[in-house]
Amino acid sequence: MIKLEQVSKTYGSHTALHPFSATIQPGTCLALCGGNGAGKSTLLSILAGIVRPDSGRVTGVEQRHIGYMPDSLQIPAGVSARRWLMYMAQLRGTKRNRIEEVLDMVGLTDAAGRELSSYSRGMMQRLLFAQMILDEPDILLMDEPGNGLDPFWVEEWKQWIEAYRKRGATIIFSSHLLHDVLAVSERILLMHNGRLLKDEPAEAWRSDVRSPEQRFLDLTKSIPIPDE
Ligand SMILES: Nc1ncnc2c1ncn2[C@@H]1O[C@H](COP(=O)(O)OP(=O)(O)OP(=O)(O)O)[C@@H](O)[C@H]1O
Repeated sequence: MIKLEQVSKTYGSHTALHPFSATIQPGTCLALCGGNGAGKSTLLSILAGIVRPDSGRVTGVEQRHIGYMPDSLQIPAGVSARRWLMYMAQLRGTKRNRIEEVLDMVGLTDAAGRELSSYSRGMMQRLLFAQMILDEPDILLMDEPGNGLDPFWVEEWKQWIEAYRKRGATIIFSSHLLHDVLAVSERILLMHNGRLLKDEPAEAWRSDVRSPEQRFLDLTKSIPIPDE
């Protein structure tokens, strides 16, 4: 079980995350939704252990096997996808044949020798997914994984998520693509200005007569931006 207890993060004078608490049962597929700057990436990077919270405690992620997919990646010039995954595999002690497996899964085998600087946004997203699953993680943390994916790869992504769910992985991802969120998640945390606004089963969104976009707007529009 992953537990966030009163976790907060401030950058300079701006509070990205106000004291935030949530409990996530193993095997859950949970989506983080919210407008730009709501604190979703901050929360994911705290869960991934990349950003240290100013206060509070995160438990349930220390010993577990975590895969993290950031929303972007700075890669040194001249590096190909295959070379990049080889570095990653070396760092983690992953077997080399796994690299070809994940490249095939994300449809990048033919483009694996190309420099990553020539990759489109969607290709880069697929590479980031491949990097995340190199070691078959139990906890998948994804920051806007659907960004830049064309409809074919969005459908593939949903199937990958379904496969990891069946294996019992815990999946936490942020997304603005509400229809995709409703298709795969069972719980939705709606964030707003660094705070948790709603924590609901995805079913509450699916069964609403309003479109998910309208529901999102209705829930977030009446909340004033607090002074800091
Ligand atoms: N490294 C940083 N330095 C300064 N401010 C930051 C940093 N990272 C995030 N912030 C600020 O913290 C707030 C929350 O940002 P965060 O990236 O977590 O939001 P988000 O919900 O992921 O937004 P988006 O949907 O736009 O990606 C924003 O106001 C952002 O400007």
